[in-house]
Amino acid sequence: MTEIVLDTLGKDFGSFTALRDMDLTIRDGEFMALLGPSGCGKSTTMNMIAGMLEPTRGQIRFDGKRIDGVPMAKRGVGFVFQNYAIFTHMSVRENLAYGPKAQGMSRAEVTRRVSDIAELLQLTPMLDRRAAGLSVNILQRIAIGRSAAVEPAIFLLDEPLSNVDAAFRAVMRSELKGLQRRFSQTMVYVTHDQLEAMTMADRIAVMDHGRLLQVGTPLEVYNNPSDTFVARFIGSPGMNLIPARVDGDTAHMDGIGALTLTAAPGTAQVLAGFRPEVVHPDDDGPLAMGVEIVEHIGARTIVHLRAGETEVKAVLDAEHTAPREGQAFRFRVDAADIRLFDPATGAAMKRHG
Ligand SMILES: Nc1ncnc2c1ncn2[C@@H]1O[C@H](COP(=O)(O)OP(=O)(O)OP(=O)(O)O)[C@@H](O)[C@H]1O
Repeated sequence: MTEIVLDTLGKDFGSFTALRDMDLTIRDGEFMALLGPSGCGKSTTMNMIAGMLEPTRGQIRFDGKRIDGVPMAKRGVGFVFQNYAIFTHMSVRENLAYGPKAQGMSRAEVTRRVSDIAELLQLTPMLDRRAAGLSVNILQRIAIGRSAAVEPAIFLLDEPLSNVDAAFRAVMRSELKGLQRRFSQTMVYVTHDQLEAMTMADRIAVMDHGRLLQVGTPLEVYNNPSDTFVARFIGSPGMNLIPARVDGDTAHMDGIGALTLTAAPGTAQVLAGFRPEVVHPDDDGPLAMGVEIVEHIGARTIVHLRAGETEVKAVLDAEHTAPREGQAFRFRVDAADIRLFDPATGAAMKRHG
């Protein structure tokens, strides 16, 4: 187990800054997801931790020791990429045994590790199959197993599930979590998929445009996003953000109605944020919008509401009768579920009271 510290870490490519002043501590045995849209600097960060890229500024420390400058092979990290890197001319068993053998482990130890990993990743029935000809899903499972077999102190995974199909992705999410519990490794997982980050990570580092915006548990970033980017990026659909005028403890939203707040931030123009899941249908509710589209997704219904230019999404569960398109929809949002953001900077506004 290893603690990773990124200390004002930065990376430039020529005059382009891909990562600026990133401060992040990844604790011993923690599952940290680096989450953000394409190009935000996740892979750049990961490649510097792995040793494939050297930082332009700042330091990387493993358990207090500076590691930037240390060759990749000496860092004790396992790395799995989006595109599986496995030897297709070898059997599954040979692929899994490759790392432990290369590290000079005894035959008995190699055998133990291979059967352990194969069991964990459900590869036991195909240990003697040649890798060539196996499905993409299985190949990625082998790639993960191959890196895990050496039991690295740090396990880095860069979008390992982006090329596998949706059903398999769901299975792998729980298997990866199981793998980490089993070995208690420090795990850093790069993804642009908020669902992967939310379901697997102990904490999530949300990034955009080379900046770290927020670090927190999945519930923290979901409940208290630091800004409007995180608010929209986390959740499916993301948080509703509605222009509102606050006066006392009331936020007025043009053409929709008024929200009552838990405390009075004075008079201000704000973005009132609330999750689609906290929209409660209520015939006597203070808010009203027109129903534009109703999407039934299994037990959930996503209702797209509109009033003029303003759109709101509501997620209703099975106990509610879904409204019909073209109808008016009355609802309420409880004061505790409302977040306020500064419309100029996008930053979350401090809660008063
Ligand atoms: N070797 C390089 N030379 C120049 N620019 C680079 C290089 N590597 C990355 N970049 C740029 O740095 C930015 C961050 O890239 P990075 O790969 O870290 O993003 P990412 O968040 O991992 O996105 P993706 O999921 O698309 O890889 C991008 O704008 C990318 O074009």
